[in-house]
Amino acid sequence: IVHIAALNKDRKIDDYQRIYNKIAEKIREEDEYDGYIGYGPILVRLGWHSSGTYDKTNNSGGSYGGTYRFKLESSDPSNNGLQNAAKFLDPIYKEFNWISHGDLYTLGAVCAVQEAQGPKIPWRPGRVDLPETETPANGRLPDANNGADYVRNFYARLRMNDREAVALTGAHCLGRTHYKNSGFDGPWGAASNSFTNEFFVNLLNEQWKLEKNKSGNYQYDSPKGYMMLKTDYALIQDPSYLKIVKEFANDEASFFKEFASSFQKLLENGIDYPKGAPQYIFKTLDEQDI
Ligand code: HEM
Ligand SMILES: CCOC(=O)c1cnc2ccccc2c1N
Repeated sequence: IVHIAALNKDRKIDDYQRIYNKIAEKIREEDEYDGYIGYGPILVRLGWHSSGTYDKTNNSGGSYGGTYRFKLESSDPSNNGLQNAAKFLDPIYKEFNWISHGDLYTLGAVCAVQEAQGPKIPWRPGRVDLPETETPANGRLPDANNGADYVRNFYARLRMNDREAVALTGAHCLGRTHYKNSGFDGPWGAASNSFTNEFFVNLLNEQWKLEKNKSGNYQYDSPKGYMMLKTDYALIQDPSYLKIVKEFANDEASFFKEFASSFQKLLENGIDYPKGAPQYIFKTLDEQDI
């Protein structure tokens, strides 16, 4: 399967910055969502889940076709709760319906990371809506009840190495688990909407206890009310992952640098960009004095 980015001569950075600003202002405006966490974290998750269906073995899935918009994909149990992010983006798609769904979902995630004071994520337009027949089957997104070997294998399908895998999981500094979505719960009170290396600091500094929660899922809980999934905790159980966790816990800049490149790679997996395809780095609202 080949997905070539469509170059649209009529649309320049201002057009996309306008959409970025609409999303950013709406995140700022609707700040009460999910106990005042806001929409940032779930927009990041939508961009990640619409990209995480990618399979390098046949170059299928991924963000290109915007197939999350179809029932088969949005009703995948792994996508429970993401309807809130799609609903958030709906009015923005109606106003700017020249953009593809794949570009919108990934632009929303880039905007959410940057507006949470995270690193700048370079972004390239050109994804093209594919028909419903191209929707990947359920089951391509990861299952949290697993250890390091599973995590390494899963990320290999997305062409990600250990460093990229650890960096990407650092996005769990944002938001929280919701019992009704995934059968996990927490962190309590500690959920954040600021993009930092705190996830790695917590992993190393907290006392973790493996507990079976009321849904029968296992999760690691700390006395301070933090939680980790088994796939989070795997990052300190595996010697190669642990080394990288320590680096990112001690050097936020190095985490930011790796996250920016890994996240762009995740959002662009499966897409061929022609020579001369434009790449944009959007300004935050703060940088525009908005
Ligand atoms: C092995 C890989 C991963 C697993 C098993 C996993 C699993 C989960 C689970 C179970 C939740 C809770 C969902 C809910 O209950 O609402 C969650 C939330 C989240 N995940 Fe991951 N995740 C993984 C990788 C990633 C990656 C690569 C990113 C982004 C780069 C990411 C970003 C997020 C964010 C931002 C949230 C919070 C969403 C919210 O607050 O609504 N995750 N993840
Ligand atoms: C910085 C404090 O947040 C955490 O330690 C943490 C750990 N794992 C998670 C897994 C899924 C979603 C949110 C998560 C989360 N917020």
